[in-house]
Amino acid sequence: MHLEINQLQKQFKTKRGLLTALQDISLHIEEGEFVCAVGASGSGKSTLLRLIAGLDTPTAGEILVDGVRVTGPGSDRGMVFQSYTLYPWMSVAENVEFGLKLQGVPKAQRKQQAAYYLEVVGLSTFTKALPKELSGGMKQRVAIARALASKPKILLMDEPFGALDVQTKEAMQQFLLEIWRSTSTTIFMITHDVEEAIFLSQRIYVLSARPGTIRRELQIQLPSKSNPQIKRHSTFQKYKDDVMKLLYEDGMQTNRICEVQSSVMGNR
Ligand SMILES: Nc1ncnc2c1ncn2[C@@H]1O[C@H](COP(=O)(O)OP(=O)(O)OP(=O)(O)O)[C@@H](O)[C@H]1O
Repeated sequence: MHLEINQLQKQFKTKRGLLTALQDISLHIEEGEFVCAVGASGSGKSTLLRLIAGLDTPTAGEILVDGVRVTGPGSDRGMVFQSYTLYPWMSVAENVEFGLKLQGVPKAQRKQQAAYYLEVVGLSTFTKALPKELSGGMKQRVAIARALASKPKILLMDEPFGALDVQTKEAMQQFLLEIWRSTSTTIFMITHDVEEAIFLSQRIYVLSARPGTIRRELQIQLPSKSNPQIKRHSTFQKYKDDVMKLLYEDGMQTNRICEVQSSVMGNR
């Protein structure tokens, strides 16, 4: 798997004119990598992920998965969203099987694959449960099992733990690292949580405020991620300071531009 994005731009038509959400985004993700993109609210993170998923089309540039241009959604890209997207009337197993059913996978194989991935995410005893019977973290584990069951080339995650409390979030981060290691899945996650990005990924793309551009690419090298205490390690803190500084400087710049714009408007 090789994901390549070249000079991507996305503009939206709004009542106030064209809004440039993403500008000149070029990045790559290699087989088996865990990469995160961090950015402030409105920097275009969700837009970027939706474009890769093929849920929206770029205004310029291209997205290639193994050299093939993305023109729409496909089972080679699995998605996990922040909000719980399970079908409430279907059991946990049926939810996991659903994508496979759409792909035309025969029933027996569907059941087998769903059972396997529900075991991977530690929910074997909940196969018959309905989503309403699950906690938020469990629901996200089902969503991850569902995405993995289709055996995507890359798993795209849009702030998957954003709605969880701190403790559940930490447990889910640990859990996701285990899944990533055991399944060798390639993961691209977007988040505004800098600690989460440093803890999970091998590389981070820092996005600038709107229009979102790649401000910096950082390689993350930490002694061990098995222990959540790593977040207190001086190297971890140094990465965090570097990313926060980039985001902060960017915020300052945006504020300054807004101040200049409003004073120009005021002088009219
Ligand atoms: N369908 C749309 N029509 C018009 N503008 C849009 C649309 N989708 C996103 N935008 C705008 O594009 C910009 C980027 O939005 P996006 O949701 O990608 O940012 P984000 O970084 O994911 O933000 P957050 O962290 O708050 O979720 C924002 O200014 C948003 O208002």
